[in-house]
Amino acid sequence: MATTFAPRAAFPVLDSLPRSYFLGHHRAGLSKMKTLLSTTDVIIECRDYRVPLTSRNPLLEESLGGRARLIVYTKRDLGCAERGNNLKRERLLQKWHHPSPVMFSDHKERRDIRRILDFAREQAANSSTITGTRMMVVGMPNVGKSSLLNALRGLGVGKGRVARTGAQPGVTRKISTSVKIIDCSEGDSHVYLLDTPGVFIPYVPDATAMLKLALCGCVKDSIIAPTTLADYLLFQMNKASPTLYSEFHEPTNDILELLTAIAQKTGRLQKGGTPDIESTAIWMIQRWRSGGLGRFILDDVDAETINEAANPVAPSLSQARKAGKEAIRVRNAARYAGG
Ligand SMILES: Nc1nc2c(ncn2[C@@H]2O[C@H](COP(=O)(O)OP(=O)(O)OP(=O)(O)O)[C@@H](O)[C@H]2O)c(=O)[nH]1
Repeated sequence: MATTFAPRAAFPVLDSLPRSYFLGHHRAGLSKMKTLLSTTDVIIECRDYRVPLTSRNPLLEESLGGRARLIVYTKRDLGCAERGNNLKRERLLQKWHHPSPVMFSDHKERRDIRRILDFAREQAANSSTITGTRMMVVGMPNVGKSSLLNALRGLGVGKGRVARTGAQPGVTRKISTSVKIIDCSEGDSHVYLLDTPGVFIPYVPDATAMLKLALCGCVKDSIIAPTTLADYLLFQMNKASPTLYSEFHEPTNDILELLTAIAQKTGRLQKGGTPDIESTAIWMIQRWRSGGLGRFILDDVDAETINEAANPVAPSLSQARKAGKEAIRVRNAARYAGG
């Protein structure tokens, strides 16, 4: 008789995982952003739709407060499967951020980009400045800030991409020069946007949060072992639907079993036909990131989890000290790996 599959109820706590990825260019970028705040009218803060709670960086709110703020949840296309649930979750997020407006975007979806441009136009119309409205796009690494800037410029003034984008974090290292996204020739006043480097959270108290952020590409892939990350992805896929990987294997909680099956089916084999587990784990993660292994979100969003995210427990002094040491270790490791 066939046994029914039961997904793991919890993922093991991995205390040895790094909890920081706060690099030199994050710190330098944030300092520069602070100096530009007096000439900035609006902050567009990007967060990742798949981790709406975990991709909140309180540092960006504390350091860049006092300005009108639009929160944009990017990569909506990668987190959307069931429309009903999305609407419920999106309403909760809007309520959380009130009175700041909240939008959800896929950078390739004109309707989403047009909504953000309409917001920018409205801000410009309400502003008395004659030099144009200045906005700054900020957020965690790899959330899609530069892609958003390119999309706004493309639709807003019909010009091509200016900002470099890439699948790994840290493509943008410095604050860009102003890019025009709305031209006053159309009866509006100019709106300019600045791209900024992604800034990571100085210390992530929770190892699971670190796994989520790594899975979404906020930290370099060399920071957490690919098989660990693939195992966490399997845990999340089983929660969403164990059929997501049915082309490779029947439902399982065993990552090595699944990676072996994928390696065999996709030909990722070493000499002698041994499955190349590490490169298969990287392939699996990248395939999920591009939407090929299910589109679902990693955070549980409800009134309680939002409340916890809004009022995080402050790290203790020893955690803060540990974070400092950890940041130096990670910085050195990233430097060594070319990060
Ligand atoms: N599917 C999908 N992919 C997106 C979206 N926005 C950005 N991306 C992809 O996410 C990756 C990161 O995008 P970037 O625009 O370089 O991210 P960033 O925030 O500027 O990254 P940093 O340089 O680390 O600051 C790229 O591979 C983009 O193509 C989106 O809305 N949907």
